[in-house]
Amino acid sequence: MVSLISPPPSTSYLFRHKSSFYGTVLPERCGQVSQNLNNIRYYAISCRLSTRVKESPAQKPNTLIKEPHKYFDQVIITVRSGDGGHGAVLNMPNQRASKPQGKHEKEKLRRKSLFKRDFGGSLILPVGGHGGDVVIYADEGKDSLLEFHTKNRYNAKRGGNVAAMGVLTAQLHDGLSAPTLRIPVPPGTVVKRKRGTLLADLARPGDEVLVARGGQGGISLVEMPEHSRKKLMALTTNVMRDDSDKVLAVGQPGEEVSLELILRVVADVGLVGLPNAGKSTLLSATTLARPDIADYPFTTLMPNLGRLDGDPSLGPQMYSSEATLADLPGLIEGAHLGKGLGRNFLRHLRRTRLLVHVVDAAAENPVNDYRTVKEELRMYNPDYLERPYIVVLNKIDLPEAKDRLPSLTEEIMKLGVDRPSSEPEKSSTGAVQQQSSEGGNADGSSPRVLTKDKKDKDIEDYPRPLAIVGVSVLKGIRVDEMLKEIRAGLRKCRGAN
Ligand SMILES: Nc1nc2c(ncn2[C@@H]2O[C@H](COP(=O)(O)OP(=O)(O)OP(=O)(O)O)[C@@H](O)[C@H]2O)c(=O)[nH]1
Repeated sequence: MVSLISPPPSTSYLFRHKSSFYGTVLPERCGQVSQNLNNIRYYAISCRLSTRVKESPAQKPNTLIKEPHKYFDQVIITVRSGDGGHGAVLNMPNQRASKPQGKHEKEKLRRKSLFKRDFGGSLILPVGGHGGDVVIYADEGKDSLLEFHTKNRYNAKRGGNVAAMGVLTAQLHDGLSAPTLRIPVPPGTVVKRKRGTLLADLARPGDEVLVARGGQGGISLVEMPEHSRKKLMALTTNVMRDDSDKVLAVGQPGEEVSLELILRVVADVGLVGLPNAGKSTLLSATTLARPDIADYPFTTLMPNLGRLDGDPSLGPQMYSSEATLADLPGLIEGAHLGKGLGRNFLRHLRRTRLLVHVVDAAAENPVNDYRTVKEELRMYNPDYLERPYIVVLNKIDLPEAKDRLPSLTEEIMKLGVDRPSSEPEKSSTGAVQQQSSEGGNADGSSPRVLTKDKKDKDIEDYPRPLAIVGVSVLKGIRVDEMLKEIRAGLRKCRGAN
């Protein structure tokens, strides 16, 4: 006989063996005889636990602090709604067959007639409280899912029991319903069943979804001696007929579900570019956001969001042009192979309508940098290259950038085709814009059509930018012009929707 005799240490189990050892567990392979006391042999058997279970960073709190970008946008949590409270099995108060004598008896009878009854005259008996539901809702105050890695289990409270001492009285109350457990998540969080169906996309603040329903409270039953049961059953249905009915008085259990939360940042405009291009500087120059800025790559580890004010030229309509900008971590060549920060954060571009490519115009080869980013975007999701975008050639305060601005603009314009529908004609800001009326590409070649299969498309086969603007976000040079182009791009996207 083999039996488990001690709580398993981390990965080894201790088995007791009295007479014979079953051949399936071989000591030389799985463990060793560790003790031999009173003819009882103990075997320590090392077992490899399933390696599929991903180590939770909660066990290594430092990981969360050091590498928040790996965890801020995805998490698995378990929620449990509350059990229903129990009902009660009640006895009728003592009754006398004879006529009531005296004041005390009459009072008792009056009380009895005060039992709550429904319209049909049936007794209304108290029920156990409803268990707490679990609701997940989008809260503007939240911006990441990091906290769920340290606490990933949420239990709602159970409903209250019927507080009865076993005798039916007029004062009985239902058990208290447990409050709904409301879990706040950042707007943009997608809630899924673990490896399963999509439950909700909480895109806007205030959106919510009920993920686990609390258990229903048990009902109460009146216990009666068999001879008087028939009489009472004419009055009420809640009469206990046999012991198996007692199960009805027990509250229903709550449900437990494992959920996957995935954050997809909600922003109108996504800033993309190589590390150090000046994306965070652009965000802080145009919004109230204050992201970390430094002259070393990968200062930005998680998307930063900023709110772009409305366009004052629209008058009272200005607020309709407010938009959210998302500054994403820098992409590098090979990001799709996991280099740099990888490219998982590109999922945060999914909800954006307009992309802004920020290129360091003072870099060694800005056009190549621009191509690199486009290539990584294409590898992640070719649809991103179909999305309207503008190119910002940054750092024109530096002479090397300023001098080559016209040539860079021309080269970038060559890397793309016309959008099929008619697009902007002439920039009021002087920025170079896509000419829909052109008979071909900027180099004079015939326009490529956008009908090529996505797989075969080169970078050059995707649409050109809506505009290219040379700026210095650090020194505030031509920032207003850039903003005008961003707003014009957004207007176009809105019009297209
Ligand atoms: N001269 C000059 N320097 C700039 C300009 N814009 C940004 N910089 C500098 O470039 C460096 C990088 O700027 P960031 O805004 O952190 O660049 P980023 O693209 O967000 O970088 P990551 O966080 O690595 O993705 C900082 O030292 C900035 O001061 C500019 O217009 N002119």
